[in-house]
Amino acid sequence: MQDLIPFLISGLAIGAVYGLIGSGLVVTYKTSGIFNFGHGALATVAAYCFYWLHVDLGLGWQVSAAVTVLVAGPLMGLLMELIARRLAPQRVPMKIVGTAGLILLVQGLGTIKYGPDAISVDGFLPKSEDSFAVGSVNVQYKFLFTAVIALVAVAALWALFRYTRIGLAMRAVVDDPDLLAVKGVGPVRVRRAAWLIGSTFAALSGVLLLPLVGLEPIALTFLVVTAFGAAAIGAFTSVPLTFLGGLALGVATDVSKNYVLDVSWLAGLPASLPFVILVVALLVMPRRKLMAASLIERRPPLQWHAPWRARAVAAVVVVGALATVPAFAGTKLTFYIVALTQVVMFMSLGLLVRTSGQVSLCHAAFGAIGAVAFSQFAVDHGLPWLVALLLGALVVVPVGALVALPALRLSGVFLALATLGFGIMVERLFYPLDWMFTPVSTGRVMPRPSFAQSDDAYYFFVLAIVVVCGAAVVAAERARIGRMLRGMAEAPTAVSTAGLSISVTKLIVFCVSAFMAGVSGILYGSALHSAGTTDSHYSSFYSIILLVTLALAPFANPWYAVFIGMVAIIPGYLPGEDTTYWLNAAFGFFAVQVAMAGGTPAAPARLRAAMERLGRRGRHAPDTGGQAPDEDDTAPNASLDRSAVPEAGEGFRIRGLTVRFGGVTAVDGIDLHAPIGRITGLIGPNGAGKTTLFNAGTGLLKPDRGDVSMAGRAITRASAAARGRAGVGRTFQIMNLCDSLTVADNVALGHESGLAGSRPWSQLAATRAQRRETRTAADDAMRLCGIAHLAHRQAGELSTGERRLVELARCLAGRFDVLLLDEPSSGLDQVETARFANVLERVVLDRGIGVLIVEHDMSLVMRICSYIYVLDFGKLLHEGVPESVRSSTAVRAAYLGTEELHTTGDVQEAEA
Ligand SMILES: Nc1ncnc2c1ncn2[C@@H]1O[C@H](COP(=O)(O)OP(=O)(O)OP(=O)(O)O)[C@@H](O)[C@H]1O
Repeated sequence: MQDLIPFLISGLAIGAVYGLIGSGLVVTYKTSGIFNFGHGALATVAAYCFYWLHVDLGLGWQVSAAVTVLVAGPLMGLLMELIARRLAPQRVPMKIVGTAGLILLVQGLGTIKYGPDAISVDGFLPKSEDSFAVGSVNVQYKFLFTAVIALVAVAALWALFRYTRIGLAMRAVVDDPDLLAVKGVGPVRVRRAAWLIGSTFAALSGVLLLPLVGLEPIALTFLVVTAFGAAAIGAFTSVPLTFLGGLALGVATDVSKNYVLDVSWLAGLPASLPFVILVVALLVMPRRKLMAASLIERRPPLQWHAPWRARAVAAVVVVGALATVPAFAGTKLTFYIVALTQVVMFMSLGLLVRTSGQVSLCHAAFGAIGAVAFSQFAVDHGLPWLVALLLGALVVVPVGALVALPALRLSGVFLALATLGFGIMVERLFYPLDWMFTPVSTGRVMPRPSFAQSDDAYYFFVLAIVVVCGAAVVAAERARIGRMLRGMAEAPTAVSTAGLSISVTKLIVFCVSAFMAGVSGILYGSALHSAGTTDSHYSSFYSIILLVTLALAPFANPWYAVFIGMVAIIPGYLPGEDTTYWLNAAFGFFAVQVAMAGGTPAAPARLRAAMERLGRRGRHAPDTGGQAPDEDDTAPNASLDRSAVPEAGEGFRIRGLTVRFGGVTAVDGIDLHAPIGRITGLIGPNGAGKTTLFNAGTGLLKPDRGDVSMAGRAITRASAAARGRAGVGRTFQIMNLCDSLTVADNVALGHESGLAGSRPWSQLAATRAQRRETRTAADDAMRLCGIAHLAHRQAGELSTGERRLVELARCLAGRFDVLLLDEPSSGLDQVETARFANVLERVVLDRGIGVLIVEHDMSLVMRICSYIYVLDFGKLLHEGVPESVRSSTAVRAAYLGTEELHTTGDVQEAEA
């Protein structure tokens, strides 16, 4: 025990700094909704600032520290508040890129000014030998000093929270971000105060950590990243728990050093422990803690796709141009080879991030594992080169599957944190081991294939692999898996309620992406003949560079990968030590700009026009798939007698359903039946519990009590996807469409998601019969809804009314027996509403399905529903045929007081 005390003391000191950093992170995250991945960059700026004042200008350390913490820290806070304000409405990946870009910017500029080597800085904190004795234990003053300063800062935060108005407001917002919207709190002031505090704490931590690691931007940044684990222990919410978490991390890290001293294979454990804890905390944390702050996100800019013909021509031109490179590149050819290997890496990451909406900050680790496995197969076991390439990349597949596990329950910021933690953990725990990158000085031998030993031959070989990967990525995009990935990225709830098991889709894309990253890591290593820890392409920092630069790449799949990968040739033409750092700084700067703007600018209009012309040449005008609908089909279905529609089947039923949100009982013991062959209405004032009932019925929410069945089969425990496959389809109050897909593809998703289901092979590709079946179902549904003429338009271009009809068509295209429609007529004009009513009545009769509809348009409900349930405050207020609802005094009282329940206008007025 006596041996442990020095580790305990140093651990408490560094832990207090982690707690300080974590507290700043939590305060800014909860008030602004932005998790600052660049927090370490702020600490690094402070460290540079301190160094400049103290060493370059020769000011005393006290003055330098005071200016850094009290002037530079708050200034950074003001700047961060401005950046955060513009990042706030952007999508989560943009928020991640916007803050991670700061890391590249600071690393680039700092290294240009002070060089890449760590500059050791001591002399301002008490020296190691300055200590005092407590009993038989010597305590170094520098640890005491560090811990006391961090403690004082956090105590000041506590006092601010407790005794000042702004502090009280901030505390309230940290507990519940929605309170920012409450009048009188002053959201801008609260956010600004939070950023001032967070950045000042970051500046203080930069000054305190400087003597520990020296002036080295990457080391400093990653030391600060350690504190992300502290924030995870505090569930990204609690400042006191975060501080305690920081202390625990510091102690665990330092104390574990004592235990692993003699165990060589555990040498990396202390440094990786905080990241193990970060990943584990994210895996075990209750889901509700992982809900992002409720901010409205801007829709991404619509991606333009050049016509296929134009894309094919462009592919031939680009590949042709790349094939001429060995003729002129000379000694620069290695840069081109490296660039091509990175094209594969960007395709791999793009598949995950741009196509599937996932995030990865551990792709460099995939590359490293692939390279090491390949070297072992090719060199240690003497396998043929191509076999070793294949096996090496296959080794990365289970690692990708492992990373997919967090992705099953995490998304956005938390998935980014988990993958970052995973990458750093692998780097620190495994890279130093014997079977990884040894010998450390030279790294692993990475041979080239016997048929491509020369640079020229190897270049062509890598180019061939790029072409194969590009073709595979484009083919995947056109196949079922491509639509499923887009669906998962842009309309995850819709495709999962339509029958797609998203967990399987995530697993597939992580495995494929990991395989490609492994191939890239191998090709890169073989290009340079070795792979080692000294190569930055296998480091966690490179994973950040990859994600940030990917966001900057214009163009669609796979051109963005070619564009951004080829940037690797720049250092070949702009030689000089600093070129890479200038590039990093520029990438970081532009990443922040692009993220604040919400994405890369659209392709120039002239280029688009030229490509469209090229695409059309020699072809007839595209088939629009039909004419705009006739207004005639808006007249009521005269031939239909609603009361005569037979009840043909059990359909959808819920019994005793109860859903609570904390103290609010949103649905209270409801029984409801939506049989086949009937349109059943579910109405009630705002907040009555209708959407909650739908969510619980379709498996998006776990009810506290009650049963759900479909066609007599219990589905209470079934997943949302399984319920979809059991025949329950639904639409959403807040529309859930894939904006980047065409209307036809969106509608086809309703059918295809169920066919894709939960089997990996079914998700990858469709049989010919299934393709035909899907096309017929989608065409029928589009025709029914009067949107066939929109089939080739991108969903993101449509009006709200048209989008509603696409949602309905998607639901109609599915193999569902009962459709749950949540406010389907909102956004439709009168003509569209009339057509919509006819469509519903017709499909119920023709197809023998059932409909359960939530609607606020009472005239529509009264016209098409045969039976109506009325909810109020989660309870069933009334059920019966429309006439009984109309004459019910209880219903009238709930809706309108004593007014009569007749028209839309009345109801909406009453609810306003
Ligand atoms: N995720 C949630 N967390 C906490 N409370 C919730 C949540 N979702 C819904 N509620 C609450 O449950 C109650 C029912 O909400 P719900 O959205 O189901 O009503 P609704 O009848 O669909 O209303 P609307 O017609 O406005 O869509 C409301 O009091 C709402 O505030």
